[in-house]
Amino acid sequence: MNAYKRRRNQAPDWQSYYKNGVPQEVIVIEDSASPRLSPAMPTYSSHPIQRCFAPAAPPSIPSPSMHAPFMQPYPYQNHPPSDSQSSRPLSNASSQFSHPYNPWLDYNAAALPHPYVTATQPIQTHPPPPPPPAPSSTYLISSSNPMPSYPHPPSPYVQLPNMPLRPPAQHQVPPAPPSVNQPFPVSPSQTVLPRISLNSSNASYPKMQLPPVQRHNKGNHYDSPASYPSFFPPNVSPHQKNSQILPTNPVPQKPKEQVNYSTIPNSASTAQAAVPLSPTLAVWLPMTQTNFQAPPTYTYQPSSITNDPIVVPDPPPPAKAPQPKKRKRNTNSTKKVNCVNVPLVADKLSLNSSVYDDDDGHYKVIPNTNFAERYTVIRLLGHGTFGKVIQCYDQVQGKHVAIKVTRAIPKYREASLIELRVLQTIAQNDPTNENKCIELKDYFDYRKHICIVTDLFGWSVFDFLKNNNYIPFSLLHIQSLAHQLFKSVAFLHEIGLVHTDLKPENVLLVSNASKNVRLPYRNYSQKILNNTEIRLIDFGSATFEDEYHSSVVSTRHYRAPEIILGVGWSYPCDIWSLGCIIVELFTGQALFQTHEDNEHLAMMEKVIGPFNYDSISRAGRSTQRFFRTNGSVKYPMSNTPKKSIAYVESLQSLDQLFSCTTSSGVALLLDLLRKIFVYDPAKRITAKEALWHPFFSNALSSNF
Ligand SMILES: Nc1ncnc2c1ncn2[C@@H]1O[C@H](COP(=O)(O)OP(=O)(O)OP(=O)(O)O)[C@@H](O)[C@H]1O
Repeated sequence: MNAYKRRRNQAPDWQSYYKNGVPQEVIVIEDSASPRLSPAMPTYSSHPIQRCFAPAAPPSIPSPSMHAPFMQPYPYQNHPPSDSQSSRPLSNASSQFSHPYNPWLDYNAAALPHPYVTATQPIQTHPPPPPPPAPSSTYLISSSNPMPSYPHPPSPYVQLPNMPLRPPAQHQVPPAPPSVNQPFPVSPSQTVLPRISLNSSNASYPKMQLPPVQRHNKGNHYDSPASYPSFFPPNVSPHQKNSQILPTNPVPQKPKEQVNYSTIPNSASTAQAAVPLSPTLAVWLPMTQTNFQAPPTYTYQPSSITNDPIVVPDPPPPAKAPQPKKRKRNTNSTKKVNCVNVPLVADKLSLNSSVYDDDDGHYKVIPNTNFAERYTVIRLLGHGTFGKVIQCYDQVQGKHVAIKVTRAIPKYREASLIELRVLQTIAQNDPTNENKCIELKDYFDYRKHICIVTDLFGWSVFDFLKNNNYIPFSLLHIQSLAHQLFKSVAFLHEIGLVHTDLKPENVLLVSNASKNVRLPYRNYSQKILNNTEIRLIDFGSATFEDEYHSSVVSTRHYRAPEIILGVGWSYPCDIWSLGCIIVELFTGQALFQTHEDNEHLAMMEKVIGPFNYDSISRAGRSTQRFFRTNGSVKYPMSNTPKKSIAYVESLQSLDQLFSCTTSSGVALLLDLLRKIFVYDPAKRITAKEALWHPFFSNALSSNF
């Protein structure tokens, strides 16, 4: 990890650091290192981030309302939108890009592999390994346990000896629908307003049927996914109730058609006829298609996007359509490791700790020294709150590895035991590592440092961005990265784990091999990743849903509103963090660059839309200190620096951020983000649902 603070500067002045000067806030959690400083960047006045890099959408295509969809009750619980509601004509997409330079345009696209193709490049080149000496006799490989066993005195952590690391097991997140190379089906209407799709007969979205919201009776955490902390308690306002009057029975539907987008006119006249298909989807579709007749009783009420009630008379009798699985976690089959037995590796030299530790309890990394009688230190890979990550050469296996060497301080030792427990739980539930979380290879206690050995990977996604002058990833690569992230997180949630510290620094590229592409009209070149395969790391703050929850988690920029408001958090906080990461991949810059609660909430209000104050005020008194009586965030306050006010003012809404291109892929990504950035965690899209979002089944050309 670099030793610099991270540059998170959205202002046009690329030389300046945080808009508020040096951060004053002390982040409470221990596993949330504040963003690192990056070295001064070259002046980059025409950086594409947050600029329009493609012609704006034709003015005749109405832009969906930003705020209304966010504040609409999230309809998935009763009627997931069918995929038919999430389309947009593709026909003119490529012709829109006559702009001289478009960062989404991959000028060397032909040579790029498909993101789902696995690595063909060798994983990172390393310095030549030192000659492997004879394996130490202190390492006895047990036949019953893949881990080496060490002759050592009983560890204080011994509670469950011989915990197998990788028994067979079975939490695999189902893949996204197999329509990656096909346009998703649409069921449009020609002459009538599109109906609200309530069916699920052909939908690729899972239909969510959540049990009633119930709070856990202990602490501030929640005992099931259906009982996430909600800003919308059961006694919702009549207005909200009305807006949820929706039939639960599926509606019979004509078979969907694969629409040939090239035949869909995209003229101003058709665009004017476009209407929103769903108050939450906010994806617009010209109504030119034939062969679809909407049941008259399900006529869409355009007023619904302005929070007016949707009245749906007499639902038809239930059709026997296949129903997607209910949102239910199979916690019974989750193999949860309770205790960890950490073998002790004796220090033969018995040196004083001041020789090998610094004053903070960090291990001093000295290249070419012996480590734990088996490894040779190569170099420092990164360091964080917990300790240092060192690249070492494993003399037994003859390969390079990464070793996380925790600080020799009791609280960090304890924290690393939690991380070990989580890593073992992951290994037990995903023995073949389908879900791309980092794999535990070995662990031991050496010189009072708990050491965690894993495979060696490439840069983090953040490091790649930084080394690429914060040039955003192509949409094709964002699709691949986001899909892998949702898959990993869906798996974690499935086995009852909340990561709580998702950020680009904790997403490692398996290989950061890339090619340099010099862009026309620009005097710089950019790196294009050869392979987008990633691994999720840093489970030091991961929390089992049914265990103790710290009150504050997550690194500030990726922190969900429910954590800031103190109303309790659960799985959905990971989804919020993923949303922030995805926007960062798209723009190259962190979305919420802040270090203060009210400022953070004000930024959310500006970027995402207003909070629903009625609901928030009922969520608890503690939240009211953040809001004025009119429901807006208490910001600015008398002591707010002018720089901060100007910065928040200058922020673009999510719509504006994504309005720079008419690409259908970007429209779908925006739609996904709208479902992620839902303030009410109970109504936020889940990782599993996200995998079914049309953004992931939309075939993207590598040019976008
Ligand atoms: N397996 C690995 N291969 C290559 N680099 C790694 C590996 N594991 C960790 N790193 C590097 O070390 C950095 C720190 O790792 P990690 O996040 O696990 O430590 P941490 O002490 O928990 O950090 P933080 O306090 O920032 O959360 C990573 O951002 C990454 O750059």
